[in-house]
Amino acid sequence: MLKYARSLLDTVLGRKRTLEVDDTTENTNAGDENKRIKTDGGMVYQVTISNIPTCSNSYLKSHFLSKGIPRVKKAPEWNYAVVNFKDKKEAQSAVEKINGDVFKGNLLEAKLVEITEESHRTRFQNKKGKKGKKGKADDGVDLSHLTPAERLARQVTPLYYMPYEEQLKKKQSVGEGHLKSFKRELLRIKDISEASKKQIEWATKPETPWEVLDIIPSPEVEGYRTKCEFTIGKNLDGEPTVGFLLGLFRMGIVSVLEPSELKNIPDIAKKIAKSMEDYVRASEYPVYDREAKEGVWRTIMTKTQRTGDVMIVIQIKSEGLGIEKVDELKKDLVDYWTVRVKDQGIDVTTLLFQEWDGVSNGMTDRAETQVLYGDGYIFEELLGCRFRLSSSAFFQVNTPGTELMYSKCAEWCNLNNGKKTTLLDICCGTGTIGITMAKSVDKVIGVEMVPEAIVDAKANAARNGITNVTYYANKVEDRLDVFKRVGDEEIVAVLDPPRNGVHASVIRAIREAKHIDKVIFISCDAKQAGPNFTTLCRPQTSRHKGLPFKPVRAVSIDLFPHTDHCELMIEFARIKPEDIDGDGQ
Ligand SMILES: C[S@@+](CC[C@H](N)C(=O)[O-])C[C@H]1O[C@@H](n2cnc3c(N)ncnc32)[C@H](O)[C@@H]1O
Repeated sequence: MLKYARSLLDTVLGRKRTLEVDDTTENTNAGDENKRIKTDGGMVYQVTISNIPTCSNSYLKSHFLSKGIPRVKKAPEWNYAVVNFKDKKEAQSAVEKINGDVFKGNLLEAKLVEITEESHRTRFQNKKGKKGKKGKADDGVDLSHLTPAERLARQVTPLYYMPYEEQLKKKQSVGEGHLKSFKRELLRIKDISEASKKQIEWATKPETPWEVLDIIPSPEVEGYRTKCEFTIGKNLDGEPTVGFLLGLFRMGIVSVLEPSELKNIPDIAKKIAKSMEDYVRASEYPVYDREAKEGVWRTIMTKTQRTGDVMIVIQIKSEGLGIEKVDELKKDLVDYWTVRVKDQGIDVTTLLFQEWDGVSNGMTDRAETQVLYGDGYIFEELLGCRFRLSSSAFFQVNTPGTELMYSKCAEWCNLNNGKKTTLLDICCGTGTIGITMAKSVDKVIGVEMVPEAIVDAKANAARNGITNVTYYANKVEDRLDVFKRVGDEEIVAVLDPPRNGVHASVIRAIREAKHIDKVIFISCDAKQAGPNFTTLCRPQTSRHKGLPFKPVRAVSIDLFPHTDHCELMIEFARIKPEDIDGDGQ
């Protein structure tokens, strides 16, 4: 396992030993490369061609064939191609032909890697065994030929190699796929009476009953992420490094690579990570070792908003240091971040500190966050409103993209219709959705389980002159009374829950609230939230009271360019008794 981890890191870090070679060393004497090659028999000479532009495979193949290079392989998602040779001279000659060749305006580059035949075979067999597809890695992509920076990028931003237009097409079709599979799920529900079946008749029709709008692209495609959590660890050379963990911790990979090449990380956050790295390298304290569970420096989180505000939260393991040393260290951190890094263009608004001796990695809500400098919060502007953000409160990481999402949500809520309306902002975080729409409704009710976020939400409402809001710092499943109507107002529910949605009791309460006819569900993982959609739309039973809803329109909003993630917003409307011939109730 350790050897595998080492080999993966070697590949990531561009060392000479390749993953393929190392795969075969699992049970051999590491370092005895000659012996291994003899044992393995023949060699494969693999040429990797990088800088390949987007084009059809047949066009690509015929280009290389015309140069006398057959068998060029390229998966659609790769921005490189590979070709294997049995003969080293042939491979070298291919490298010469390719280097400097211009293909569709791109200057090609070729590299030769020597692999033992057995390791090559084993690698392909392993992958076949795992996924059933010859030559494909876990996610269908062969990673072994990527440069270190590409490898980390592949892990953190798996779509980085695709032109943005293609990423959008992919996400559009993923969103549509989620809706279709949700429809199939509904039809799989068993033991539905004939009368109840009419309530999901729309799902039995081949055509989709909902309108799918074109995906809303992110206005900023690079450096959009306002919140970053960097791991402090060591790279393979044992140097303290601030960045992202390579590969999987559970596979024994505990080394860290700098985020310098990642497209989604803003320059200011990269600068902060680098400054932290300089600080840690000069520090008398060691970085935290995730395996041994010892050391001091653990994590640094940054929030860098478009207002220019910068929050830094530094997490250490303080066990055994003693109060005096920790106090000294805190003072030095304040001096470093507020005085010594100023000339690097880092202007810290607030600095926070967390002491965490537990085993879980990353910032935690199980330890106090101390304010070392500033007020402990920062500000962001969104649709003309100003929001205060504390360290633990959720705030969307792509501000301009979020503005587009909320504007579309407000449009779908259709609040300026002259009716008396209450807007339910369920899972409201710092109150952004409700506050940006508050002027169009009589009342906003926000429910959020993180108390600090509710403190922010109340302060945010006051700061923006909003007085028609009521906030509850509760789990929404413990506050089902918010779905009850007090007068004759119309109630629109906007749900923006975490990945796996809300507790089913929340959805059942919405169904039971007969006066709620419209639900806008914003999901950052529509697959995981699928059971919520099914509970909302399935036919009535004694447990699922009230007429069901059906999806009427949907749109994907790309808040996370270069990653697999995307928001999907769905409007659900209550089906009407006349839609089911007046029965089924
Ligand atoms: C995706 S965020 C959305 C926050 C907010 N609507 C926004 O856009 O900034 C989901 C929020 O749901 C909150 N949350 C998670 N589970 C909850 C629950 N059971 N009840 C209430 N809030 C919850 C989280 O703390 C988080 O603030």
